[in-house]
Amino acid sequence: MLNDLSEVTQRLRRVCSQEVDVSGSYQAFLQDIIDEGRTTLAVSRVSVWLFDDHIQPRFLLNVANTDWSTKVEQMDYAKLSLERYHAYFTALKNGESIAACDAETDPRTAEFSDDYLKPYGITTMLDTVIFKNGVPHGIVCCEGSDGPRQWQNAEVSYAEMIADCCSRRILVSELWALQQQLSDLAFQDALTGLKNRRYLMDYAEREISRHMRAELPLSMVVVDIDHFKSINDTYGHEVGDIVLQAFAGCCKLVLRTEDCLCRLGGEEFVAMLPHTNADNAYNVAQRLREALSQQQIEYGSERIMITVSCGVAEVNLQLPFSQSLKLADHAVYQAKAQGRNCVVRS
Ligand SMILES: Nc1nc2c(ncn2[C@@H]2O[C@H](COP(=O)(O)OP(=O)(O)OP(=O)(O)O)[C@@H](O)[C@H]2O)c(=O)[nH]1
Repeated sequence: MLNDLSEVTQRLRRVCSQEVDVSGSYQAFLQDIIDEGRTTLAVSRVSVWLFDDHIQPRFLLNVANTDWSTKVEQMDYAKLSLERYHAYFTALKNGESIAACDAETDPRTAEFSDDYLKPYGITTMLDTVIFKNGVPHGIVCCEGSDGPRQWQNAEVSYAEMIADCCSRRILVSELWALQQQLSDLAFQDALTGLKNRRYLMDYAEREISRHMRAELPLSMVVVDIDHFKSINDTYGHEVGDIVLQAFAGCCKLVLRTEDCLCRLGGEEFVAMLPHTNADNAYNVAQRLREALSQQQIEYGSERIMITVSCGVAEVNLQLPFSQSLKLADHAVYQAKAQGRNCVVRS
């Protein structure tokens, strides 16, 4: 029995204050914390469970467990249902820690007797609530199997601290996911779902140095839809938008997954082609042009056809990207001057 937990609580507080690798799974972090908790509290198992919904919870899902030797797939998570364990859920929703000295007789845990306590030989439980925004969000469940146990205040406080570390880690994960979403949006064109000009500039800088190091060619194709204004004028802006989306879908089918298609603005796009020289980029541009000219875009009873003009340039890895972009843009201008629906190399 542990009365003085000051050393381990301090270690836990320090762990909790560390910057975490938020790109990794939060479960690896939880797993480390509960492994330490199992040793410190000398219990047989510690597990973390989260509510499926914090407003109207129906289930608790087991997301970390000291019994797991490898990561368990989400679909295999064990579940506890509110319907079956009503007294336990009610106690949890109050936010109080459940220090059930004798789990068989404690009214909050006795309902586990036949399904869980007896088959697994569990005699005592210490459950502490994980809060999120002040509302119960889950539970850290410590289980012992050496008979009833009088839980000490220090042990309850320590288990509560484990739950607080889990809260913090879960919040950090959610913030990180939100930040990812925001940065994805900042680099995305809302209409077509393609990357935008801002992304292109970042991408080009990265790829130029990567290609320079690897001594590999990098090329680009600027694609501009011909007479797009007349599509808007004839069918309306809404149909123009549908055409832009269909254009993006068709290009994705022609390009390789490692190619990067961005919308520069309006009806002008650029495809960045890694590890590709100007000859090959020219062939890609011809394939794109041909595929786009054969595509029928359906809108009600209308069948809309488009053509594109393309400018190809191999990116000069020694110069700022804007210079190569200018050359490809100029090639598009020449393609337009030559009658459109064609490809010009810079
Ligand atoms: N529907 C729609 N139209 C757009 C969007 N962005 C730009 N446009 C329109 O695209 C048209 C581009 O017209 P222009 O620059 O004259 O080019 P064009 O008609 O394609 O002529 P060429 O490029 O010379 O073949 C303009 O009418 C813009 O209003 C958009 O997001 N949706």
